[in-house]
Amino acid sequence: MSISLAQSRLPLIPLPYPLILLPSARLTFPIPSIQADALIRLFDSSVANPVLAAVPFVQHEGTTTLNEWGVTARIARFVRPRAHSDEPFLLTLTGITRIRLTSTSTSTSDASPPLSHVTVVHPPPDAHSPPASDIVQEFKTAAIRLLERYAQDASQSVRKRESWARIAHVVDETGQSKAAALADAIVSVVGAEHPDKLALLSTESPSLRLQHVTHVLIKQLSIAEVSTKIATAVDESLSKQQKALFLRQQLAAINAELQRLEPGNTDLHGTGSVAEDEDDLDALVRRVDALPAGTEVRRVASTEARRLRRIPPQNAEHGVVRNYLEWLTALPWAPPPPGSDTLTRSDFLANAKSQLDADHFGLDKVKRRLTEYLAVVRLRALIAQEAEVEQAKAQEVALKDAIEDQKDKDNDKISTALVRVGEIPPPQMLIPSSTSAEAQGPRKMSKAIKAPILLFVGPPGTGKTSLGQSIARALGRPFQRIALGGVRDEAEIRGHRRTYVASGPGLFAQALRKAGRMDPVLLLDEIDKVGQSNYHGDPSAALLEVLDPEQNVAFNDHYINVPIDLSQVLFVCTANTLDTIAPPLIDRCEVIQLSGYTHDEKIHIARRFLLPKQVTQTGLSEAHVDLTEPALLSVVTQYTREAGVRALERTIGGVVRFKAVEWTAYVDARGLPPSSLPSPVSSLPSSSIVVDSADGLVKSATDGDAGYDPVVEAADLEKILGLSRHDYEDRDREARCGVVWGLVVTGMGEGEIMPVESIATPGNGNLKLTGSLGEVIKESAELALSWVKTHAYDLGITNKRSQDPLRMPDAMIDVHLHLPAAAQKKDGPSAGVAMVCAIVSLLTGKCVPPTTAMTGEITLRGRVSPVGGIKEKVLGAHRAGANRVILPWANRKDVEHDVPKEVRVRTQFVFARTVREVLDAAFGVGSLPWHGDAHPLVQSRL
Ligand SMILES: Nc1ncnc2c1ncn2[C@@H]1O[C@H](COP(=O)(O)OP(=O)(O)OP(=O)(O)O)[C@@H](O)[C@H]1O
Repeated sequence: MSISLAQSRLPLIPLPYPLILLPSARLTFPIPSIQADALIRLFDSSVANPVLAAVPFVQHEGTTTLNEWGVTARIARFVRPRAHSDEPFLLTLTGITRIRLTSTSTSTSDASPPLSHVTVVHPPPDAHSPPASDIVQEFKTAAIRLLERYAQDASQSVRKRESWARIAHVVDETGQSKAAALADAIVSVVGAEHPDKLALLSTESPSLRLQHVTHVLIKQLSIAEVSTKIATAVDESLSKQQKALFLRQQLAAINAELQRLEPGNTDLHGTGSVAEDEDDLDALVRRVDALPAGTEVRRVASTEARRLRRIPPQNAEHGVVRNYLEWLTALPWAPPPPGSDTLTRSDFLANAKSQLDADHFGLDKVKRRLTEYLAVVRLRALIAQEAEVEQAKAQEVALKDAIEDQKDKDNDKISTALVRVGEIPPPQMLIPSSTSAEAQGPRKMSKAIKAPILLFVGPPGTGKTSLGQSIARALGRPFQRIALGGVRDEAEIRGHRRTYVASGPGLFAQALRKAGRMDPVLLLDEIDKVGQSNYHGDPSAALLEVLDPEQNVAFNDHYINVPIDLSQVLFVCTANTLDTIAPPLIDRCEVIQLSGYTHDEKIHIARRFLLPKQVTQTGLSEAHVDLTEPALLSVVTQYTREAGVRALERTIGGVVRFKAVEWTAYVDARGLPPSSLPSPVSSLPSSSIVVDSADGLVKSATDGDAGYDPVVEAADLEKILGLSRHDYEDRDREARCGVVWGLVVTGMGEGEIMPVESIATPGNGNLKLTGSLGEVIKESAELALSWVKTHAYDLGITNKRSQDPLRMPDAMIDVHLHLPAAAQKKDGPSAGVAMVCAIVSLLTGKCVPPTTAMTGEITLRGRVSPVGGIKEKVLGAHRAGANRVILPWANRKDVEHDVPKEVRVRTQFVFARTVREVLDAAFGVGSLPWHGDAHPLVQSRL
């Protein structure tokens, strides 16, 4: 049967490469303006919408030609660009039927605008029989699966999801006869590749077309599934900052997919460092294998190591897991070997005492308490050791019994033979599990000493940290310091969870790693400066957990995520004050107070410890620097006035460096080796070498005759250190009316003298208070004024009992009380007596000597109540040169017990029970008039 093929000549619209229009499909593409003009002319001259021949271009071996097959098409839309814009015309065509270009047309490689015409052949629609139902069904199944997958993947866009679902529904409803036409339309929307579309365009047979489309749909489906896999491999919760991480994860997911397709290709990442990584990984795995067997850390580390092997090195997760494993394997999980510290040695206590003596001068009470503490620690360790021996014995007996039982049950020979061939475990492995668990117990117990936690409280530089170091040395354990000052984030203590970017373990895990042992001495420095509960968590609550012996056996660091046993750690805390430490934290500690040093103690510390230390650090020997006793005293009293010895050490360092400069100039001038000792013969006055104390540089070295004098006299200090810092303060402390010296303890735990200043200003009889005062101290001031007003007549301030001393007929005044160093917050009742004296001094015109300092709370009845911090305050007064101190009567015992004898003998203490006694002591007995007791009407009944 011959088929007559219809031919026609149609205007040609060549489709830019790689566009292809299929029948029943739509395509929008830009066209040049010259072609657009021709189309418009064609449109205008036609009665109906003209039919065009839309033919794609194909590329073959570098040349572009018109394809043999195309479609007839009608214009669906034509969009003109906006005026004066560079945008092109947009043409939308709807494909109708397949056409084939005749041989003469096909040869037309130049299908350039404006509008050429081609002769096309129209294949008849019934040229082929309709497709078989199973082919149609296969097509429909593939199409619906793909469309449903698209609908699923478009979960974020409801509109898209609905349109995919609608198309799937249309496919489902389409009958057998229209399936081939539908296939053309579907292929255009599922994004089939260019060769597939081209092949489809030239396939006339509906069955073949359907089969081809089914194949294309299945291919698209697997691409969609792979894309989804890649997409899900990427953590969707990643933030913007993690862009790099996101891209690496995508890359890794793609690599993983490629690896699956090409299993042999190992260097898909193109890094070339695979071998190196493998080596590191092996080392890490070896460290994992070295972890104590049967422990949780071993189990976790092994799991993570296996996981690490599966994660490609380019994946960010690889680095995270590796870092985690590095930490896990770096922590000292194994219990310290027996005898690794000196605790159980018979000479431990004697050695510890001599260690403390060797490192610190004075601090007798502190050392005594520390020795008691170490004795307790040792005793507990010995008891635990004894228990360990007992348990070991019991274990041995249990083991023997178990072996005997075993022997009774089995034939000895057979059982031994079986053991030899490995068919049954050796007898000791048959011991009931409870016994084997006990076997691990005593070892742990012996180490879990649960010593009390020491808390050293005192001003800076009083030796808190160095006492901690001495304890570690005495115990033969490593020492680590954890600075807690300013820790606001709980995560700094507990670590960050691993999900957190740049996460890491907390301070305790870090310290254990550095210590390299599970039983170090950990010094928790500045525990009083730990932040309280805030939006970063509660660091002090986390500290509580660390320090609680009941909980720290299994301390949970969020990063490590395996319980860490901190029970073997010896904790020593330091603080400047107890005021800011949470009471539960204080409860867990044994508080040891260090109040500061006397002048004598400082001189001894300087001579025995600080000067030798500074001299060695400078590279000189002790023969090169000789600070005389008066010079040291001057440094202690005139250049440093602190409770501790830190500034003293710095100042001595300054003196030693000055001498080092002199010595260098001396040896340079004489060509001597710097290590040579200064000879007394060659010693000449050091003034012959001029050194500028401002910058410490030698301004003019003298000639070779210049000598070097190692002796530093008190008179040399001004040249070396400049003017005394406290000169001005001393001059300022002359007797003035209205000014009295009180005693305070600063926030750093240091005792100081502090002036209470008062002046009278014209006013209305009010009290004005300044100096960052808290509520309690304000009340004290009001109390003081009330007392003075009540006793104004007795003190001769007013002439009548009923008269207000601030509202005299000839002078209405306000009293202004000020406590300098206004930036510092002040509170507490202990300035009561000083305030009374200041007001009395102001109103009577009598002065209190500046060498008298006082502290004490007053009551409305005029009693003086005891206050705290006596030792610190008295030491503060001693440092400031106040040789007379007025204290509450009830504080006598504090002076007796706490104040060093050296200070006691140099200070005159006046213990007062009443305000009147305070006034007598401050102004001198009889210097203030006293007209009898207060008026009965204003006498308090309290
Ligand atoms: N009694 C002492 N004998 C010898 N040296 C001492 C004594 N007290 C303190 N020192 C020395 O003073 C210096 C400062 O001491 P340390 O660092 O222990 O002070 P601290 O109380 O911990 O201060 P902070 O509260 O500022 O941490 C150290 O060099 C220390 O050796």
